Amino acid sequence: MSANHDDRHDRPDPHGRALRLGVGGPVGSGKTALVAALCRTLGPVLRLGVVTNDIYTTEDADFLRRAGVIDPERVIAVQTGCCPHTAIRDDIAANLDAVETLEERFGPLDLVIVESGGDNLTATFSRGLADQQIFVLDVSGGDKVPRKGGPGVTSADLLVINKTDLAKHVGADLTVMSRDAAAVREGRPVLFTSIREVPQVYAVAEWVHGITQAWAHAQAHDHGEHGHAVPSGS
Ligand SMILES: Nc1nc2c(ncn2[C@@H]2O[C@H](COP(=O)(O)OP(=O)(O)OP(=O)(O)O)[C@@H](O)[C@H]2O)c(=O)[nH]1
Repeated sequence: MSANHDDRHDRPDPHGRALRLGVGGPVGSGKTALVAALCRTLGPVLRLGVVTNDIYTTEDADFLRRAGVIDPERVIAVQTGCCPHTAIRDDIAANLDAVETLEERFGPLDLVIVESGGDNLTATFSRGLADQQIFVLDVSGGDKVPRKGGPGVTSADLLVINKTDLAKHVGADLTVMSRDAAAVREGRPVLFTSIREVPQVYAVAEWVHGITQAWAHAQAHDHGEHGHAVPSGS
């Protein structure tokens, strides 16, 4: 663990803050496209903030701001300057600062999405940074990837397999990917998307909406009061 790591960040405070959702996965699998899609679909019903991670640029944040799917000020770019997994797993202070800045400026928020830089199959978020995690694969990496496993594939709260429109071009068998993912994930959900063809990503948005609602209800219960109710029907 880095010397910069701040112990107060070891555990998420479950009271009075937004759900923090990590989105990780290999380079180019469609993480930014998914975050944009979630902002497009959930923006009307949830109060959102987004943190992006790039090594040296602010490319992903710039894309989201240009896409017009969220108030540009609600997107903060973290420049990691190092392997993306370090910034989301070992030395999470910069990301936590960004999340907390969004909550101070725009809070209360319902959901803060933290998009990792593209990394390998072993990259997962610290539970001190993300309450829930989505891991994004794409079919152009080949249909063998789910059975290779790795913590992202096996233990993410949701596995998204994107770019199904490319399956026929790269000879990927989606049935094989579905079967192999189910075999290593012990019942955790898997959803297939083609963000190019269906930019609203309805099923993923519904899953995200559900966990956000559950988070809000748990906090209201913890406080013994009715917290902010997330509108239903995404
Ligand atoms: N054909 C196809 N292309 C897609 C789909 N989703 C995303 N893309 C394209 O894939 C490329 C990479 O998408 P990004 O969303 O930037 O991927 P990323 O995982 O954020 O990439 P890094 O941040 O560089 O790791 C872009 O050119 C997208 O337009 C899809 O469903 N189908």
